[in-house]
Amino acid sequence: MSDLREVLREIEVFEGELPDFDVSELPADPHELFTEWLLNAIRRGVREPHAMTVSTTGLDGSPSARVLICKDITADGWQFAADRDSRKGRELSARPAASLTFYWSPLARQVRVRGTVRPGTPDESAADFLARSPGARAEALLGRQSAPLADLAVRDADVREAAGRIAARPGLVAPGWTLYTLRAEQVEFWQGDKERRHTRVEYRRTDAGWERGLLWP
Ligand SMILES: Cc1cc2nc3c(=O)[nH]c(=O)nc-3n(C[C@H](O)[C@H](O)[C@H](O)COP(=O)(O)O)c2cc1C
Repeated sequence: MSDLREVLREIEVFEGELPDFDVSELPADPHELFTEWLLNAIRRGVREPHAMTVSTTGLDGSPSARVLICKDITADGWQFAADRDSRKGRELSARPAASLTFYWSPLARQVRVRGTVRPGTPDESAADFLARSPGARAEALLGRQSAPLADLAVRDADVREAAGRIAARPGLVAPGWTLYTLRAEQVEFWQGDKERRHTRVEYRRTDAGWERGLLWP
């Protein structure tokens, strides 16, 4: 155990060239700054830059988190898609609020977003489903996400069967597939610094628009 502690202590954090975070030039709207940071992460070759930890409240009131892909950022908010009968889907039905955490390691950047979540209309969700690859559609068509699975062979057989159904009917949509949109109430941008002069900026939604300010790191 103590060896592991040493190994972890030796790991360098915030290595390499880190971007500037000029707080004198902040846009009024955090969606704009987020999009700029995301595009920057894509340009810098960050793997899965659109992967984010989505934290919900468990049905027992305890935290519940997992990584999902961010589908889009619109003026309405951050979008992700999942099965409404999965654990997160059931949690969001009971309590439609979530927090998103992005971390782009080579840039030492973290973004945290908190807000309320609404499910998309059946048309919006179907459009998202149909834009997925056939393999991803076959997997989602099973609609049993987060249910216990007795054997991996059952998964493979069921995915094959679902792929067959999709090949026969390309317009098939998984009934539980849901495109969710998180409407942000709070967005925090964190820029790490080698000298520990980290910079945090928090945007808060108010009736009059977005307010923002620095936070102590
Ligand atoms: C990089 C990455 C991307 C993922 N993207 C999604 C996604 O977009 N939708 C989804 O339902 N699950 C996605 N998953 C799987 C989830 O992390 C999770 O295991 C699954 O959704 C079940 O979560 P739940 O039991 O809390 O509902 C992804 C996992 C990883 C590691």
